[in-house]
Order: sequence, then structure tokens, then C-alpha cells
Amino acid sequence: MKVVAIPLTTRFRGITVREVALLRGPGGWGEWSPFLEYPPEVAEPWLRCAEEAMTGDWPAAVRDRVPVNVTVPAVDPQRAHAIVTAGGCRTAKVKVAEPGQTLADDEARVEAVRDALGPDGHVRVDANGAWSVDEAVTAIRALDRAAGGLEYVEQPAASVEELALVRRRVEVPIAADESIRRADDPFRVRDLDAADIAVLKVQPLGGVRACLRIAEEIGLPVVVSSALETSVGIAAGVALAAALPDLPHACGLATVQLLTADVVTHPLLPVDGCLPVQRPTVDVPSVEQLAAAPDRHRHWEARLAEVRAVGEDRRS
Ligand SMILES: O=C(O)CCC(=O)C1=CC=C[C@@H](O)[C@@H]1C(=O)O
Ligand SMILES: [Mg+2]
Repeated sequence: MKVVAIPLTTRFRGITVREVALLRGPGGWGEWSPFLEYPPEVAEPWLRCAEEAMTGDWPAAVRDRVPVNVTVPAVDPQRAHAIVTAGGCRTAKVKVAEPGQTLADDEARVEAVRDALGPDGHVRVDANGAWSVDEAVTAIRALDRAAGGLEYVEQPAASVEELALVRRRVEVPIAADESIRRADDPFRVRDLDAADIAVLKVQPLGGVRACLRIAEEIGLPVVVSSALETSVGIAAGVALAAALPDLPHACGLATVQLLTADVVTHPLLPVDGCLPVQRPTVDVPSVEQLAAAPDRHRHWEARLAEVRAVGEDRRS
């Protein structure tokens, strides 16, 4: 196992450095990068995703490019404008409802993003479940106006029940993220008519093939999104997006742009708003250069042993 620590270009989801474990198998490298605070039970499906990559057993692709959104963290309007302009994508996903910020901050950011994209781009927002139902209804209406039309809002409230209530009160489509990847039953979103779109992330949901099965059963259009991986992990998301029979929306897989460095020879960065469907080649000198401190290696080795034990328990 190799552990790397990569500084982010901007604080994102409360972190400034991304720590990632890379595991090598007969079919290639796999990335195992559950966030540091996740307990073993939560980190276990993430390991299944890495193990699948290490066998090289991914489903066949039906397309050779995957359209992606640029991801805009909860930054000021000038910075948001610059990120979208530099991102080269026709769709932008804007983080909103950040602790310590106001709805006016979100409106200003979304306006700047629309300005940078022009009238024919798509703007979507992600609230990470931060709003109550009433707050969500107010905020979605305001942000829809500020954006001159939102493509969708991702996880406006925390629970599936709340998503369903919000969905009945606004015109903007609702996408479910945490309500699928953190739920005991990802299909409650479908059963309660709580969303128009399913966001699927390959690591928390146990791999590419597991996500393909969820996509078939959930019966909603899918947006494949990242968990802030290096290009090794993003390649698994790209493999899922490439294998889906229909892909009506851009995917949230352009997050290598949020890292200051990568571990492959040709990072999975968008060209003309799309990622190529290819497995990147790990660049061993970069892995060595980005290596985490020895105590972090020891931490990840111990974590791996614990999570493997959870996996064995679940299989027995
Ligand atoms: O979807 C995207 O554009 C990028 C990925 C992204 O937003 C996320 C990656 C990692 C952790 C999550 O908090 C976050 C998300 O909520 O979707
Ligand atoms: Mg999300």
C-alpha cells in the first residue's frame, strides 16, 4: 500500500489536504480513500471499490467521453467566476449552504457562475442536506432566480422524507446524494418519490458493478460523482459513467481540478467539458514525492486491517 497526501487548491468539505491509499492488484491500481473520520463499517464498501479496480474487472463502456461539471467550492464570487472560466465545462456545480455563510453569499456566487458560463450553460447547486424543508423552499426559489434557471438542486435537506416534501413544493428538480450513499436502503428515494435524479459515487456504494445494479433498479437518471479522488479513483467513476446505458446529465467527476497534484502520467482533467474513458497510468515518482508521513502510513495499514475484518464478517 502507498499513502499519499495531496494539498487541495481550496478548502472543500472542511479539508485542505486529501489523504489517499493506493493498492496494487493483478489488474491494476485501486484507490481506497474513505474520509479520515469514517468508521470501519462506513469505509468497508470503499474498499470493495478498490478491490474491484485491482482485479481490473469493470463493465464494458458504451461511450468514449463523459461530460462533466466544474465543481465550485463555497468561495467568493470573483473566485467562483475564475474557477468556472478556467474549468472549461458547460455545466457548473456550486456548493451552497456552507456553515457560516448566508443565502446572499450563495446568490452572489451563483450569479457569478451564471455570468461566467453564459446563458446556455447549466448551473446546479449542492446543499449537502443543510436546509430544513422551509429553508430549502426559500433558498431554491432565490437561487433559481439568481442562476436564471437551475438544472437541479442536490440534497437540499438531510432526510429522504424531507427531500420528498421539498420536491412537492418547488419546480426545480431534486437530486439525491447522501440519501443514497449514506442510507441503509438506497431505494427509499425511489419508493417515496423523493428525487428526480440519483447521484451515485462508486467508493461509498461498493464499486462500479454495484452502482450499475443500483442504477438499473432505482429507475432514475444517474449523475456519477466523485469522492474527491486522485485520477486512480476517478477512473472508477468514469468506468461507471461510461457503462451506463443513458447519461442525460454531466457528471461530477472533474474534481482532480481541486487537487494541487496527481499520481498518474495523464491526469483525468476535462477537455472540451469531457473526460476521456481511459485507465490512467500510475506515475511512481509522483507517488513517492507525495508520500504521506510514516505515521500516516502506519495509520492506514491499521485501518486497512480493521476494515478487512469488517468485510470478512459481512461475507460470513
Ligand atoms: O459532484 C461534484 O461536482 C464533485 C464531488 C462533490 O461535490 C463531493 C465530493 C466529495 C464529498 C462530497 O461532500 C461532495 C458532494 O457532496 O457531492
Ligand atoms: Mg453531494
